[in-house]
Amino acid sequence: MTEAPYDPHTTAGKLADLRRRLDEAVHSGSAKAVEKQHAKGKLTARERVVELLDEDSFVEFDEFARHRSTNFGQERNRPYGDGVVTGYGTIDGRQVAVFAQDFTVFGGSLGEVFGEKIVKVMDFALKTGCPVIGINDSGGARIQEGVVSLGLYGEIFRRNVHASGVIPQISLIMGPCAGGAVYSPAITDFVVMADQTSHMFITGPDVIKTVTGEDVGMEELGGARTHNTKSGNAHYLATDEKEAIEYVKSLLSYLPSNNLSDPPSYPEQADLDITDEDLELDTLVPDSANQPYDMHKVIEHVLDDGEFLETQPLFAGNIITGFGRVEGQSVGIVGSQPMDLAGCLDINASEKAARFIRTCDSFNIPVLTFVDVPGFLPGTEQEWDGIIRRGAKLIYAYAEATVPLITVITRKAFGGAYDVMGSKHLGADLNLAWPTAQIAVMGAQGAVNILHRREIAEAEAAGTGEEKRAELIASYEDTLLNPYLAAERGYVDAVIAPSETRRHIVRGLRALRGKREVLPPKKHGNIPL
Ligand SMILES: CC(=O)SCCNC(=O)CCNC(=O)[C@H](O)C(C)(C)COP(=O)(O)OP(=O)(O)OC[C@H]1O[C@@H](n2cnc3c(N)ncnc32)[C@H](O)[C@@H]1OP(=O)(O)O
Repeated sequence: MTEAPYDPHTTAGKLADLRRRLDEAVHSGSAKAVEKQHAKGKLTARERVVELLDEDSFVEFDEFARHRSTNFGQERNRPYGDGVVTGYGTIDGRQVAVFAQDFTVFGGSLGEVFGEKIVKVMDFALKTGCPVIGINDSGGARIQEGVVSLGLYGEIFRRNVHASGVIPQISLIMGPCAGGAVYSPAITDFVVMADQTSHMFITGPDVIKTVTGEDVGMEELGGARTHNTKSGNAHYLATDEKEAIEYVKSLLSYLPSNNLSDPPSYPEQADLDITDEDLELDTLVPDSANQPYDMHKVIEHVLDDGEFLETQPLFAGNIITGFGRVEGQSVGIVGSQPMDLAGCLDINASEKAARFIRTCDSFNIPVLTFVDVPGFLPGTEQEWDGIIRRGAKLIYAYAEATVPLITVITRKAFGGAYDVMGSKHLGADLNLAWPTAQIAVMGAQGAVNILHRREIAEAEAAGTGEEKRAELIASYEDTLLNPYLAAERGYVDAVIAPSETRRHIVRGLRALRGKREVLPPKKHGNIPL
């Protein structure tokens, strides 16, 4: 509806002029571009902000900001907002800052003013100590503006780094995110992608074809599934944009607004009596050490209402990471998964868990670790890809963490992997073991082959090899494959029935609530990268 002509020299006229400008700002993308966006199954930037924030809570910054570029006749097209919607609002009543790139305006490409708007909202989030959520849907650096765009990317990266560990930063990838543009999300704490409609890559299919001759499509190269399963760049694969937004809201419910505040809590008193559900854990571990079981079951038995928000569920399945609550308070979970690679640690698992632990430690979230680890994954691939330096990250993450750390060894804890997985020696506060725990340098088979090579060879020559091996294995198992040698030395604080796990964790977390630990002062550590 067009408004009646107004006199801009009157107050009523000025108000009408403001309304006209606001309307223009809200409709800065052409109807055709909006239609194209919807046809792809994508929401517009403003629709996404509305979906993300509490109703009517959005307060916008810089609606009237416009680019100043005159290259290639750009001065003739200066839409309000410059292709990005920025501001603050609330999610579940808690303040957050947000920027949403608008693909319907200049393909969401980042020019000087666009970049300045993001910088402003990031500075605002850092000053006020609230999470910042970036919704990415962009053709990357605005080509017409040249190096100025690149400069602003750099300004954003620097702010991402400075805000890291101070306020939660979450990236939603809702369209293209290419070239250097990927590095802002990469630095943020969590990256959530929507299936089929979001893509991230440093160089696109055409450049790859030209340079290496490789034929690869957008989806295979950098789609949501690829980054959730292969590269580990993303933390969640949502079926669509709305589900991606819901995941971000859930994630935020476990995180504090900043590193000086506590995560939201829902005080409730846990029942410390052993329940029928607790008793189910007593039959979880199979008699055969080679038979797997699902560590999710242990995790769910310990968390309030069995509710577990997993992060990176499709990547490095041999380790499980995610959030839950115990007595209404946020906890981070790290668990070996015997059902995947027998729970071995490899490069991907080490990096996934290390990053997760550091995220929890940054944001005052205690870490519960469940261990059933036969060791590091053997092989040239792992060795040559740097398992030594990359596995070391996990040690680093546990040893530098000052949040409460509770570790439960359910079955195997062999070799270096015993040390790595939240051992007492790295600084865990409470270490518990089930009677099924096997804490030793290695499993029986390997140990017997090394210790008794000659004896076995002689027995084999005499035709009694199998019996001899079985006898030696039994002897090794009885002597070393148990939790009691570790308990004798206080490396585990208690050996408990599995059904007592929840009770011990509840009490442990209560006791550790006031934990204070300060590491030696330094500029910063030098984590092996
Ligand atoms: C630091 C860095 O970011 S380096 C990376 C630089 N960016 C790039 O190399 C990507 C360039 N863009 C593209 O390849 C494509 O636009 C894609 C793949 C992102 C999207 O393709 P499509 O969905 O087909 O959209 P399309 O190409 O029509 O783009 C939509 C509009 O945005 C414009 N646009 C897209 N990217 C940019 C850009 N980087 N700079 C300026 N305008 C851009 C397009 O010219 C188009 O404008 P129009 O509607 O006026 O014709």
